[in-house]
Amino acid sequence: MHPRARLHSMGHAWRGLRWMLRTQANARLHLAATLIVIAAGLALHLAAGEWTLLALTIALVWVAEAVNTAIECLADALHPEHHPLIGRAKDVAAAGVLLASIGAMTVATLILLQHVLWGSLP
Ligand SMILES: Nc1ncnc2c1ncn2[C@@H]1O[C@H](COP(=O)(O)OP(=O)(O)OP(=O)(O)O)[C@@H](O)[C@H]1O
Repeated sequence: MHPRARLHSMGHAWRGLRWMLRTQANARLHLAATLIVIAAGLALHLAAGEWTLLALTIALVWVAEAVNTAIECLADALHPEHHPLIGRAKDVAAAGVLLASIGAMTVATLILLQHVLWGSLP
């Protein structure tokens, strides 16, 4: 629980995030989508509740991508050869990212569209 140890472990997480962004095209897509949604949200003056929903759904996508990438790394390290169960594990992990992305896109579209169509609601 020492603060320096906590900082150290945050450094590991930061290294993982940077590696993910460098090597995973999907992570760069998520970053672009995240920045676009944040810019649109700022331009449209979203309410606190709307930011909360967006933050949760965006975080869900990043968590799913991180877990997917970690599973791919582990699978490649433990079993580099072709194996149907490795393939299934990777497919299911990728499905998690897809589902989270569809959910986030739906929430973002609904929130942003209502502002574009009707302006800020009371
Ligand atoms: N060792 C393996 N055995 C069987 N199938 C595999 C194996 N490695 C990869 N696959 C198949 O190829 C797909 C892509 O795997 P890969 O490790 O290349 O991930 P990726 O292209 O980085 O995918 P993502 O876009 O989800 O990050 C997997 O979802 C799986 O169907």
